[in-house]
Amino acid sequence: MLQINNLSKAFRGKQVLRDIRFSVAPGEIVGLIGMSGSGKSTIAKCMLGLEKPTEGEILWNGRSLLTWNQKSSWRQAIQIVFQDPRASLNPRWTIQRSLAEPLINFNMASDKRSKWQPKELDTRVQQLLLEVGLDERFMQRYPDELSTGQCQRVCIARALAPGPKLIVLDEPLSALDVTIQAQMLVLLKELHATQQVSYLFISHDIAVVSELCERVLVIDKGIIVEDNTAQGLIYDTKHAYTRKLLADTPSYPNFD
Ligand SMILES: Nc1ncnc2c1ncn2[C@@H]1O[C@H](COP(=O)(O)OP(=O)(O)OP(=O)(O)O)[C@@H](O)[C@H]1O
Repeated sequence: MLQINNLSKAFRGKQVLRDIRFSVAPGEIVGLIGMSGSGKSTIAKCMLGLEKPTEGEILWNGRSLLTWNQKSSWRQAIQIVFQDPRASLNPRWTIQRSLAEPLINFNMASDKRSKWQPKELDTRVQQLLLEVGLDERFMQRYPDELSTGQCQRVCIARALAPGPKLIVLDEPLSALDVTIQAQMLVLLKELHATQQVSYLFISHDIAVVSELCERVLVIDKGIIVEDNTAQGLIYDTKHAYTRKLLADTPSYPNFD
């Protein structure tokens, strides 16, 4: 589904990604882990067309994302959830409007030839809220009336709205306290089971990544140094940098 080949990126001569290669298969949950500044977000930005790679290609079902029209179907197929949910929501928009916008933009109406009927749109927004554990009372609220965890649930609902095949989750739990992180992990697992969506889960937290991901890529200074299963990452560590990440992980909570 997603295939990244030989991806490199330099900012003003400073090389931040070197020869990145990996793929994400349909339904797969792939973790991308590394310390701050290792290049994780730059990979995500290249995938979403927010940064232009210096070299390499990003293929979606065999077609290059770099030459594809911005409005074409990959914009719908790949969605992103950022670290700071409040900064990702328009503070002047109700939650209803934030969730209705992608439904309208990507023309997700059941009858694609006609526009959304207001009632049908509200029903779909309610469904999206329910899918992330919120109810219809949130529709008329503004982001500053919600907790950070609730805002992140709204951001996840917004990412789900266009019916994506892959969601890039860029440090989505970092702004949340540990109890809320555990609830969000449960939600992400449930959504993965019900929505037939793949995740690229970006984090610096090896505990969270190993809890959610089947496969984990470890990135150090712009180079992928390890591609392992979540179990293998902990019990059969292949690279010294991964061992350092593990050593730096404080005794983490058990999310079961
Ligand atoms: N627009 C930019 N211009 C110049 N340098 C940049 C730019 N964006 C990122 N960088 C640099 O690229 C490197 C990788 O940054 P990136 O944000 O991808 O790392 P990261 O692993 O996501 O870090 P974090 O976990 O702190 O978000 C860093 O050294 C950063 O300073």
